[in-house]
Amino acid sequence: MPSRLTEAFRAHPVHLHHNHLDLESVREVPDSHAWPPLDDDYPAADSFGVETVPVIDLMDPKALKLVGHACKTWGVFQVTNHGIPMTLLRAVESQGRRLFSLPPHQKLKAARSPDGISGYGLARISSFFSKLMWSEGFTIVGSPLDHARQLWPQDYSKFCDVMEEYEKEMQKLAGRLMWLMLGSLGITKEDVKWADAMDEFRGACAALQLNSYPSCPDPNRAMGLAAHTDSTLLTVLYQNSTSGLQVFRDGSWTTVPPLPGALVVNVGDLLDILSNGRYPSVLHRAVVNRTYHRLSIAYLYGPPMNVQISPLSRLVDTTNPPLYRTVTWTEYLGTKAKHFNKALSSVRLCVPLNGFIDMNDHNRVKVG
Ligand SMILES: C=C1C[C@]23C[C@@]1(O)CC[C@H]2[C@@]12CCC[C@@](C)(C(=O)O1)[C@H]2[C@@H]3C(=O)O
Ligand SMILES: O=C(O)CCC(=O)C(=O)O
Ligand SMILES: [Fe+2]
Repeated sequence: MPSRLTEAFRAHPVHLHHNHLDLESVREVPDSHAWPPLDDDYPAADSFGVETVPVIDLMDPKALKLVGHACKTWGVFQVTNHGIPMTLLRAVESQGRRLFSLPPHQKLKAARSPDGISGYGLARISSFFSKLMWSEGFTIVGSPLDHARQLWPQDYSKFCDVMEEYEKEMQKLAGRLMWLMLGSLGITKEDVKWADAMDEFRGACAALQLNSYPSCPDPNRAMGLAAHTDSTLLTVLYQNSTSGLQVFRDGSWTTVPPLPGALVVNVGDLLDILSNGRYPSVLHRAVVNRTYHRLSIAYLYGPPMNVQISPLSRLVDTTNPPLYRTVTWTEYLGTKAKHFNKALSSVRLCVPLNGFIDMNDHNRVKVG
């Protein structure tokens, strides 16, 4: 039901000036893009002896347990043996490069409208910051045909074929990952009433987000994509061989290193809600570098738009009261568009009784 996903932002238009500075050609970071130095920020945890983001082989008989542990302790993990052919990953990357290397005026022919969801433009979250990010994006919901035709009037079919094939493969993988994540909480298909309605998650809604991060003359003063959580159940991210993705954990930022052929899986806000806070969504950001152009492709996976998402009843009892109120994905995307990183706490009902530190208190983190 992709058409419904496109409704999500109607009530919350974002007026961004797509007045694109060609980031590829600038020699120094202009004031419009100059953020406070990153190294004044939280310390980076990337040093010897520090734990690294889990890598899970999906063919491992212990995968269910490993996924559960990763979701609880990190909110992010990488998967190998996931069944997505390397040729398809390379083809998506190459079509992404083809798109972002078009001249700015050509890309702007496919610009996302202020109340729309698909198309080319600055990160939607840019409106919450006084400085611009060192990136550009292209969002696909359903078929990319209309926008692809605007970009390449004579030669759009290869782009469409590759993106549609990738969406199909991602949908299968995301459904599989969803059951691993829920299964690791002891949840069965009978516990999720809407699973049937969406044909065991195959009827889910999703968006494909292509992100481009040009190399930057002063990476310490630029931000690729500011710290955020995804509004999804889960996100599957392909990053090319250039690192840049960082996750916030235990007071510092940890890099998720690119592994050839591996995919990164993030816990999103809706899974946080569904799991009643057992699997907290992960705060993450993308940083840039001086030498290489980085590309990432995120598959943002959520439930059908009209389904009511609330903490699963099997995970709620007197000692674990529901932490969140019921929301639909459309409603939650609207809340995110309005409150950004405070969206999750705005649907929160109470603080945990067990006294655990709230991993989702993103207000503790400087975001701009
Ligand atoms: C379904 C969606 C989730 C998303 C907004 C979108 O409409 C498509 C882009 C997604 C993205 C990617 C970058 C970070 C983010 C917060 C944003 O501004 O656009 C997410 C949105 C989200 O998860 O809320
Ligand atoms: O580029 C990345 O590594 C992060 C992208 C991301 O967080 C997103 O698209 O939601
Ligand atoms: Fe994200």
